Amino acid sequence: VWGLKGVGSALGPDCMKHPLTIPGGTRQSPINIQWRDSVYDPFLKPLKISYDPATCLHIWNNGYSFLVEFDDSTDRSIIDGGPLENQYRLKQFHFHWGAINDWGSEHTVDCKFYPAELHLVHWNAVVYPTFEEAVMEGDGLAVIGVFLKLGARHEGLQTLVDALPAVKHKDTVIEFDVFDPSCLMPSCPDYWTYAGSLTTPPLTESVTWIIKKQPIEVDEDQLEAFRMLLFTSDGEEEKRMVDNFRPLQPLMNRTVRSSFQ
Ligand SMILES: COc1ccc(/C(C)=C/C(=O)O)cc1
Ligand SMILES: [Zn+2]
Repeated sequence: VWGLKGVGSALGPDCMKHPLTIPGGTRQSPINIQWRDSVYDPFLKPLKISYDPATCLHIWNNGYSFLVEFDDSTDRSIIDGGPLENQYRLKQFHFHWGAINDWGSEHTVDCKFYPAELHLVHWNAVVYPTFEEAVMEGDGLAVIGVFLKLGARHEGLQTLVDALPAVKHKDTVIEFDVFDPSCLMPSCPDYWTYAGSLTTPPLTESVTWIIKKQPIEVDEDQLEAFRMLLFTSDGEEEKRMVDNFRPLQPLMNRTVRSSFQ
């Protein structure tokens, strides 16, 4: 079990709720981002994103979420700048969401949950030979987090939503060979950044998190399309894929920096 099912409630300033922590973990994710405690860092650069839509490969239901995976054999889809010392290659993106709109995100802002959160996972191919090795290193991964809020229909997301019925069950995959994840980025460049971890096994402390301040809007039908996916394989008793977010983890000795004042 990679995390007790989160419960959508904010408890006091750190809205912690019996977090599942790994022994000896000092930089676990997700965390609550207390806006007033984040520290503006004028030396943070703008994040540079350049994705080649043709590197998109397929959508895969892995039994935790659905992953949109990319060809990461070259530097065609990369991010650079921001808090990063190297460029990082896009490997996959996925989402976390709730059974209802009151919760679903992994990170919270001032203890507020969003109904869903997008994670774009990148790895440091400048320093490490493989993704699997980068996963084990403190500067191995960079994950961009984007909050989803209920609002207008997101036209760019719809092409992905339309493909989800084909990956309803765990361990199903569908070819998905042109998609530009840049369409899922909010227009505002502002972000928070902190040193953290993966939020599903192996939970390694290898992630530089870049959390966008501005959410993107999606509509109820699009969130419902996520909720009709299943944790379970075809033929098993159906369990809806919802609440696939890890509980908040202690901040411990970390500072969250902001790229904005
Ligand atoms: C080597 O196996 C891995 C499994 C999962 C992950 C990720 C990217 C987990 C997460 O998104 O929290 C990485 C490697
Ligand atoms: Zn994630």
